[in-house]
Amino acid sequence: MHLSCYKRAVDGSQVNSISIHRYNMAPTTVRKFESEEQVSVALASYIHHLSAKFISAYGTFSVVLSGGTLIDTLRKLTEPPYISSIDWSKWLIFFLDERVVPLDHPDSNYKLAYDGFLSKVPIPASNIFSIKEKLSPEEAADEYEQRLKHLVANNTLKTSPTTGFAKFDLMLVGMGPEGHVASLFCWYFQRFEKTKWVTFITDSPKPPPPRITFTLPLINSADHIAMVVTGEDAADAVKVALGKHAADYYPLPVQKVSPEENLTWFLDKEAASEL
Ligand SMILES: O=C(O)[C@H](O)[C@@H](O)[C@H](O)[C@H](O)COP(=O)(O)O
Repeated sequence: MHLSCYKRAVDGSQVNSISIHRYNMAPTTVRKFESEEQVSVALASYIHHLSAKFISAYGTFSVVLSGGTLIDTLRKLTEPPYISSIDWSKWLIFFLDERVVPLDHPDSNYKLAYDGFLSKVPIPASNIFSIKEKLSPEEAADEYEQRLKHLVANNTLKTSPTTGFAKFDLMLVGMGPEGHVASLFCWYFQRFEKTKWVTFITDSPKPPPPRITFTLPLINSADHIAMVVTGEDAADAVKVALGKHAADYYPLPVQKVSPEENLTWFLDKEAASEL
């Protein structure tokens, strides 16, 4: 399979700059499982542990959801023992990226998350931060960023002392087969954004085209990130991101994911098949 971000380094200077791109602040743990079912089981246990830890330390647990297959992989959380042992009332839910469509539209990540996860757990509706409807992509991104800044100002969300961006407790991040994360794609400028917390795209190569997305500095200010990647379509990009020759290539967006504390990859056998 051809990955659009592939670009062989041709001289020493490119190799140096690529190795800087790949510099990773966070300790990275790679967990491989025999099946997607086992990923789902392990992910539920991991999230349960973090939920208890953050709620005990701070009183809340801020969680950022991706769209895609991740939502189905969260299914074990909606079952015993987790459904009754997690303090759902303390969870705060955010969206890593969102399609700019009505919230009841089949393309909406909110609808996907609501139908597959949020409707099955008792998180208060006021703790679920979906995008505002009827705004342009630019307006929706600005509005979401302002809402996050307000939540930081009133101490609902923490701030990273290193970056000044909001510091979410846990981001659950999926990856596309060509290495995109959130709505940050290989050759699209949004992946290089340094200042904004939330930006927009009107020509996403993955449909639908209009979206808003967290930026890499906001993503990387998170405490914990779980990269949840399953299925054989992802195997080539996983190899580029985690394989021993990763530095030979121009970095995929996923290679720029580096949270402040902890990065854990959850892979099934198919996604890990090229490692
Ligand atoms: O809006 C979206 O489409 C998602 O948020 C996107 O970033 C998704 O997480 C990846 O494309 C992985 O999707 P899959 O898990 O379906 O491969």
